[in-house]
Amino acid sequence: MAFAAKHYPGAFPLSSPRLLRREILLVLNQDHDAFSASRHRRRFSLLQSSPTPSLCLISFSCRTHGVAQQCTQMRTLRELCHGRVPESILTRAEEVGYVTPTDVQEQSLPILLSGQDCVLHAQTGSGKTLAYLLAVFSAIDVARSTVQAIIIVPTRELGMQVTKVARMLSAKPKGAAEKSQKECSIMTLLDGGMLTRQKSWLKAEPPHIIIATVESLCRMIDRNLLKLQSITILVIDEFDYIFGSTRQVSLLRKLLTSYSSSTARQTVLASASIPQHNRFLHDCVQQKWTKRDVVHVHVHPVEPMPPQLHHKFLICTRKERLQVLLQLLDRDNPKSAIIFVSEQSEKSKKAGHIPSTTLVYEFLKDSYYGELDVLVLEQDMNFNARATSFSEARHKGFLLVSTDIASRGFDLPQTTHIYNFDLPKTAIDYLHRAGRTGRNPLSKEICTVTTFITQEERFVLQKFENELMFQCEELSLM
Ligand SMILES: Nc1ncnc2c1ncn2[C@@H]1O[C@H](COP(=O)(O)OP(=O)(O)OP(=O)(O)O)[C@@H](O)[C@H]1O
Repeated sequence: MAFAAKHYPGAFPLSSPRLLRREILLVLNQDHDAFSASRHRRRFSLLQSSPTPSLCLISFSCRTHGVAQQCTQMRTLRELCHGRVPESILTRAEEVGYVTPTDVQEQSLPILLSGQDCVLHAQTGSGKTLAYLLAVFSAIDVARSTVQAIIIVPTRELGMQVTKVARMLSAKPKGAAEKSQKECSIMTLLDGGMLTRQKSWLKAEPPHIIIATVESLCRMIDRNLLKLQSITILVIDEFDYIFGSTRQVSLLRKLLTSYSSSTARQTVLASASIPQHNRFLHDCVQQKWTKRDVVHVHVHPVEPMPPQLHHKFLICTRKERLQVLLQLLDRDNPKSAIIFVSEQSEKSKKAGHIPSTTLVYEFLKDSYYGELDVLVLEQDMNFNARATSFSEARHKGFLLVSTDIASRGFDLPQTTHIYNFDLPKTAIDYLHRAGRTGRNPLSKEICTVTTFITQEERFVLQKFENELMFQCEELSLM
């Protein structure tokens, strides 16, 4: 029997007599690795010194509900979702390797599957996508031929990725009877496409789930091809990014306001970063974007970055950067890497300058003789070129030169190194760029984030370190 206490950070000072009142029971076994966050083990050192270390039964009390240390058995994903998520989806999840829940899945699934509104707030690469997709599949009735779930994403690439995971889960499990059950149908409505095929599809036989960027979705709603009344669950992934985008925020607000009039609705918001989250949650309730009992699942609040990331910086002049990058690639020998550069300013575009992405990409094409494919991704590339870069990166080892367009939600688990060729604008941008590596939530493999700065930029990076609570080690190239 493996038992573990669910821990809520900071809520559990065992030594504090002030907390004594309500009886709770804590059951532990010797397998202390069951505690995924090692920093909480200290709190349980008391238990380790117990005379019967293999199984300690401790009874004590707590005063507030805020210190609710629930004692629950460590459960598998199947057990967490049993009876709520269709059996075929759970079998598929196991087939693709999703057996043990990650922290965010363990904490959020009971809430999501009970139909409550939820704000999922957890580190990059922690498995938020699977958590909300399981909630979506639990809310769908495949027998009804109507759109029942919408997942909003900020970029086309993230839309393609979420669609891939959703389709992987909704595919027939191995050995299932050919005509066992009607399949869940999924449509993507992503910016840049013609959307002609989707229009006819929506009219002829509406899909069960739509994965969309805000603009494309609103276009369909404006043309009366889609109605929000039948929607039972709305998910907004990377919602803080959409709220921060001047192009998308007004459309999103309008959409949330009209969705709030639906009676049977569930709203799920997901991100690794929510600036001023208390204020944001208050606004959500005030504006009726979520119901009053919305739950904020905040995993690892004191450690916003995944612990398996090593952060380094290197001071060099702008002119030296390309050569330094080449030397680093040679030394680090990454399995795959993303090189983030700044987006070209409007002023620079008007002046006809070559964008940094092109400069770095062409330099690497000419000078890098390693085994990885050199790819490029930026906002201004056309639909097909972007799709090609994205799918090529999925299948081989790559060096992807990109602007921040690749910094949100991209899940390329083979990425072992991130290079910030240009310093990100904000700490949040740093967090999301860094989060493109170290994306196996159940692994402790170390991945590296290296930032190139000038001497004058050192204080900016230091500010990010303070804000995100990580330490950056200085590198020197001999
Ligand atoms: N239960 C699980 N077991 C094994 N792997 C998992 C599990 N859940 C998710 N993963 C894997 O973890 C990786 C990261 O998951 P996901 O993309 O959902 O992260 P995220 O929290 O949405 O990150 P971000 O905030 O960067 O978008 C993916 O490669 C996914 O396949």
